Amino acid sequence: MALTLRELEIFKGSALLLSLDVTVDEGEILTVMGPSGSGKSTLLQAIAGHLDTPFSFSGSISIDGTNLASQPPHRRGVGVMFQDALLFEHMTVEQNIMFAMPSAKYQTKSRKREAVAKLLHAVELDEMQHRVVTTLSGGQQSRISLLRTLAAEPQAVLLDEPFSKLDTALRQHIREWTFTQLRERNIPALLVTHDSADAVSAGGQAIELSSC
Ligand SMILES: Nc1ncnc2c1ncn2[C@@H]1O[C@H](COP(=O)(O)OP(=O)(O)OP(=O)(O)O)[C@@H](O)[C@H]1O
Repeated sequence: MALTLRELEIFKGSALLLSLDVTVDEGEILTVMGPSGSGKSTLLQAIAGHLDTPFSFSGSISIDGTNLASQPPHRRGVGVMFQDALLFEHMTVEQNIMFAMPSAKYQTKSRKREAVAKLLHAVELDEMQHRVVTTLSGGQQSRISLLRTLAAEPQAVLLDEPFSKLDTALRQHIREWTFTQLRERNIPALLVTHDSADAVSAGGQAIELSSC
């Protein structure tokens, strides 16, 4: 799986906001930096299929050669993680992750439950399964949020400053953990951040957008 942005130009009205031509290989984490207003979030919205007026784009966005432009957001296979974990607070960890799993693949609740148990076991978070998410720490919520994103079996993942609310020590730990999960699954990812240490840790290409 590779995510390719070919001659991508994003416009705000008639003004060019940014242009990019890059391929993010499988397991690569490409870092996108740049000043406030340079279009980082807009770029992620274009890839996820949420670009709205006054924005438009030309060029192509594809995963393994399949152009995403004609696909609605839920068919693109693109997972997104934000600053906030955005878990469903009234649900347990298990319910949160089950919610994201493709029903066509698992078909029954018990199969989904087994898959959640395996997923949590693989990352040594078994004891979290039945916890209500509001009882989890910030770092634990971040990890469950990533697992929920991965449970949907995305072909690419977009990370919109997902570590920015964590304190420094925890941030490093969660960052390494997140990148490892993505690399192990060979998922191409885009990371928007203001922290150059994130770019170093991501270890992929880095792009600096300029203010317009
Ligand atoms: N709905 C909108 N309508 C009009 N202009 C918008 C809208 N959303 C964003 N913008 C503008 O588009 C430009 C790009 O915004 P964007 O949020 O992508 O920047 P960013 O690089 O992610 O900024 P930050 O680092 O502050 O999050 C900015 O000038 C912003 O003010």
